[in-house]
Amino acid sequence: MSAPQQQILIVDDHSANRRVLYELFKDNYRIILAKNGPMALALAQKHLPDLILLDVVMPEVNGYEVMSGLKAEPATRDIPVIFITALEDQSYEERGLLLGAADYIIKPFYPPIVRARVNNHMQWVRQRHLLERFALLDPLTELPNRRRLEDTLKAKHAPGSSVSLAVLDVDHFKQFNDRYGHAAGDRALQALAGALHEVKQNEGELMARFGGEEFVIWLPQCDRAQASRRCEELRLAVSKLRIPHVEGKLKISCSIGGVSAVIGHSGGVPDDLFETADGQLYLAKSQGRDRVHWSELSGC
Ligand SMILES: Nc1nc2c(ncn2[C@@H]2O[C@H](COP(=O)(O)OP(=O)(O)OP(=O)(O)O)[C@@H](O)[C@H]2O)c(=O)[nH]1
Repeated sequence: MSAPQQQILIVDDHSANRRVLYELFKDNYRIILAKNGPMALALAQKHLPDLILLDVVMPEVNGYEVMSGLKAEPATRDIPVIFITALEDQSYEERGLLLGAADYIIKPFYPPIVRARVNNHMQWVRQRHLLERFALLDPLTELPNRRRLEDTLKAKHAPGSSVSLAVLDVDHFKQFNDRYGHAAGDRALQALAGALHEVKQNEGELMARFGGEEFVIWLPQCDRAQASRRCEELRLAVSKLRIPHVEGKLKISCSIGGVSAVIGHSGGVPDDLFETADGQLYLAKSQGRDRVHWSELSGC
């Protein structure tokens, strides 16, 4: 699968300047054009470009103000910005760099140098995105990892909306490992992750490997009935893999403990969500495994 095309947002109040930069980069990048500061901020939020080429002198909202606006928003804070301006005094350049600009190019510029500088920045951006992706992925199963889950749970939700969280744990996995070896255990975990992944996900849902043979499913906008039904589907998907287990236990199965809650005024996820789901997992295990057990938190 090829990587998605990188995007550059070009911001300049003069159409002739926008056109020159557009012509310079249109063959290698997807280009978004903005003719003033407010438009630049809106388009940056909407498209999250990989790089912004930003003019400084613009009516109403100037480039430095756009830069401050970008830095104030978590989603756009880390997008590299290159100022391209006719302001050649070093104090302007210093100001731009102190604001956090990745580079400062003075007009009139020599196009091949601008192209080379932009290409270098885009290369760094590509590498950074790659590292970020791997930092949030579990290497064995290629599912999102615990850190990614924790980042997701920090997000705010609409007060009054239903959310659910479930902990899924493979049954008697120690025996499986002891019988077939750790490498076979790894392959079983990969197959299980693949099966979970294939069950159609709803928007915003996240399935993460929490650690060891434990997975966590985050189900925003999902009440108890919807979430427990969904987890029943996941349990069945694991069962249908029909991975032989040790004698007496026909195939690999999993137990799931879940909890649903209604988001309170703060918009935050209740602190005891995990603990409650874990308690339900314990019940699912103690009542025979290969089942889903659910609870509801009230008054959060
Ligand atoms: N192959 C493999 N095994 C793992 C991995 N992570 C954890 N395990 C094993 O998973 C097993 C978990 O064992 P326990 O916590 O005793 O649980 P269990 O045997 O599944 O029993 P119940 O949870 O009570 O059904 C241990 O043997 C771990 O070594 C992994 O990445 N690969």
